[in-house]
Amino acid sequence: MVKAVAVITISDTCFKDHSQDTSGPTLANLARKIYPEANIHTLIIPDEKELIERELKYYCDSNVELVLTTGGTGLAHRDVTPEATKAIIQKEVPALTTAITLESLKKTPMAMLSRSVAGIRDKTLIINFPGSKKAVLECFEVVRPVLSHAIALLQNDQSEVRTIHDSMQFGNTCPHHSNVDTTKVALRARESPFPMLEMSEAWKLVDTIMAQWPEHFEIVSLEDGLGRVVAQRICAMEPMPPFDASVKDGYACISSDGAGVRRVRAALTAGEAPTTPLIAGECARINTGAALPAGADCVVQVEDTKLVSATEDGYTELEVEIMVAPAPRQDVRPIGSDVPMGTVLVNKCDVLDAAQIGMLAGAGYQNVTVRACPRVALMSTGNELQEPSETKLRPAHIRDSNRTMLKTLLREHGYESLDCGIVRDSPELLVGAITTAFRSADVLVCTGGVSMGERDLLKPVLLKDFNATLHFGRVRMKPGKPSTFATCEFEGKTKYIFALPGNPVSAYVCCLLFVIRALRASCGRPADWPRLRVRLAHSVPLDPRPEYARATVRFPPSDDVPTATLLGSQCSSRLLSACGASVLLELPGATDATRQLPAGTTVPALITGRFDIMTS
Ligand SMILES: Nc1nc2c(c(=O)[nH]1)N[C@H]1C(S)=C(S)[C@@H](COP(=O)(O)OP(=O)(O)OC[C@H]3O[C@@H](n4cnc5c(N)ncnc54)[C@H](O)[C@@H]3O)O[C@H]1N2
Ligand code: MOO
Ligand SMILES: [Mg+2]
Repeated sequence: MVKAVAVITISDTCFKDHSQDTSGPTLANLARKIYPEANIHTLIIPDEKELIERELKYYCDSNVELVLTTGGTGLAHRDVTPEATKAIIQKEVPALTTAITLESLKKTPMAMLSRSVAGIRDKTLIINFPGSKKAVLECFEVVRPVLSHAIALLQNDQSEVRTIHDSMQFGNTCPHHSNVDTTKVALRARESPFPMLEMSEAWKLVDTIMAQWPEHFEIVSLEDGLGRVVAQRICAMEPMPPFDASVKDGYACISSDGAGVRRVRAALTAGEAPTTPLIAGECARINTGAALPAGADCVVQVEDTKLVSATEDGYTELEVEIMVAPAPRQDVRPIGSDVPMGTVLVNKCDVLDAAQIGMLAGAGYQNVTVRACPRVALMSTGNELQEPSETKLRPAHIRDSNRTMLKTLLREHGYESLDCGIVRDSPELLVGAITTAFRSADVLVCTGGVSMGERDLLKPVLLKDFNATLHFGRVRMKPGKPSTFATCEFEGKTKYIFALPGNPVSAYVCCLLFVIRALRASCGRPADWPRLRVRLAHSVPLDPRPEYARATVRFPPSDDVPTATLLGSQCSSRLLSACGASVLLELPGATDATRQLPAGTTVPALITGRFDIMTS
């Protein structure tokens, strides 16, 4: 964290009349915006080399992390800022000023006349800026993306360096300009400006807006088709079985020959094509699944036969006795008897299961056209978050569990997601990261930063920087009250944003109730979760807000209605309350008359979890 920044205006004119200084206050404001917690020292001095050197040294020795100067960089006789800077720095950082010059040259050839220097003294970074407000605004924009990283490297702030490296890994390299002002904390709203919607209203909005997601299709290999929604009817182009096949291991016979002794003409194992037809008095040894020879119309299982004669070596059967007279078509699967040609294998809108995929594979299909799902990006926000892989927690930090949990929750329900990493609670970093996410995804799911804290920046950033429409920003539900759903236009496409609360259980429940519901609808699946009526195993206190309580379900033999047991404390931060949950109980909000539901009450439950973990 940057604690102090010095902004020094170097100008004879401004020194004489401080009201002339516009570039100094501009630079100070820019610094305050990116480092709102830092002390910003400002100073105006004349163009005196020794004085400049002394002040630069003073701030560096006072452990100010960043010194920004404005003025005295040109060709005038008195312009000595670069010389003074060079005299006190130990290392120059020429690429910083080269980048500024290159960018400035796009706007004015006068940039050729700036001699700005950037360099390091001990742990302080010093950058010279020209002496005009416009130049300061333009030049600062050039260096802004690298400032924090440069300072973190100088301060040997490993955690910050790692954060920046981590965010680079997710493509979030650059902070972007934000219109959100975080400086005036005292003026922040003390009431949420967002109306509190009922759950039914929130669902209606999600359903209506997601219905605008256009139908897209994609071709996937059969193995990737599991759970996908079929785009069009697929019929069998060939009969199954493709030949008259034996159902038993035994002998293919001619039924009109009746019972009695047969000459064993041939042996037919599965996969072997019969060559010559059977004639009266003959049979062919046959395996389950093998093709019947022409002439044969039935199979007699080996258990209903006796050996009559064989070669001496025992290698070859010569004659067998058919003990029971066979019926025509006995133990034969006629051609097309399982699936006649033209049978519908899957219908449009079917959600593919393993058996259907097997049917399609058996019918010779390798790919299937399915409804395309929106691409989903996942992002965690919060200054307190560390990557789960980090073994040592820094003071006041926690590991990010939401990203891993949501990624797997989405996957459990058939949706893949792109990982956009952890983003710090800074408007500029959020704008940068959201921009990156929008470039590769249609739906952004982020957690944290949606409530009432001065660092809860998601809503203002979406509104002010992405011109988003916030369809809702508060819902009467527990957990998940500050759940936010927004859309915006980005590079000609609509983006859908689910900004979920940071509390892990809130993120879990709201992902199920809003995000997965929306994804189901946009891929052509029924949006609503299936409901079950369950009986409470114990009494349950009611919250003023309708609550989605996590519970397990048992099927007692003595009751037609399954029994639900809550998974301990339902606190929004306690993810243990969702571990192994099969259902979300829809508990009503408390009223004066009803503050708890007694054991035995039946309530609706949304089946959001797995049945195989429900015990009987
Ligand atoms: N003054 C008010 N404060 C709060 C209100 C309110 O109405 N007025 N609402 C509360 C409710 S309800 C919720 S839910 C939370 C939502 O908070 P945010 O969405 O702003 O999230 P954060 O403040 O960033 O974090 C909340 C909590 O969750 C932890 N967290 C965040 N991200 C993660 C993660 N990726 N993995 C694990 N844990 C995470 C974070 O450390 C906080 O403890 O606001 C209440 N406040
Ligand atoms: O609504 Mo918050 O999600 O209770 O904790
Ligand atoms: Mg918060």
